[in-house]
Parts: sequence; structure tokens; C-alpha cells
Amino acid sequence: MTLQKLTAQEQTDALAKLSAWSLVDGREAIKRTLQFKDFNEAFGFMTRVALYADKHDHHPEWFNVYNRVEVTLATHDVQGLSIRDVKLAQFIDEISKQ
Ligand SMILES: C[C@H](O)[C@H](O)[C@H]1CNC2=NC(N)=NC(=O)C2=N1
Repeated sequence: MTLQKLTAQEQTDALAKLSAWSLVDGREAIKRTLQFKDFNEAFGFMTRVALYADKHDHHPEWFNVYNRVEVTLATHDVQGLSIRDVKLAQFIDEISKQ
């Protein structure tokens, strides 16, 4: 089955459960900023996400400075959001427990 873009209703429902995430202005994508104790914790988090991303062939856009990681999720193949973004966001929430 080909990857589907989420409908507006599916997007709303998904975001209602992903309370730490918000829509990016002017783009169909979601973002979240995470703060860790130090760089070691931040990079450990990024390593876990990287392993997930490679396994699921779905990769985050992200920016790291010391203990802060800004993550943006979108599905480039559909130029918007898909279930893969929801699953990756849920994974990030689970492992960061912030
Ligand atoms: C060829 C490869 O499967 C695709 O380019 C994958 C890789 N990782 C990806 N990651 C994200 N975030 N969106 C994609 O559409 C995507 N596509």
C-alpha cells in the first residue's frame, strides 16, 4: 500500500494526543523542542532516534545545540504528514518522558 497523507481530521486527532508537538508555520510538519541535562543525554537521545529512523526508513529534521534538540517531522514523500510522523513522534515522547 502506498503511503497516505493524513486527512485534516486525522491530523487534528493525532495532534490532540501529541501535546508537546505543534504545527510548523507555513508548512505541513510538526515540531517539538527537547531539553536534556547535558550534551551526553541529548546525543544519547539522538542516537536512539537515529536507530529507530534507520530501521523504519523515516528520518527527522533536527537541530542540536549542547543539551537542546529541536525536532521537525514531515513525510517528504507525501509533502505533508503521514502515520510515520505520528509513530516517530510517539516514539520520541516515549523515550524522552519529558
Ligand atoms: C528512499 C527512502 O525510502 C525515502 O527517501 C525515505 C527516507 N526517509 C524519509 N524520512 C522522512 N521524514 N520522510 C520521507 O519521505 C522519507 N523517505
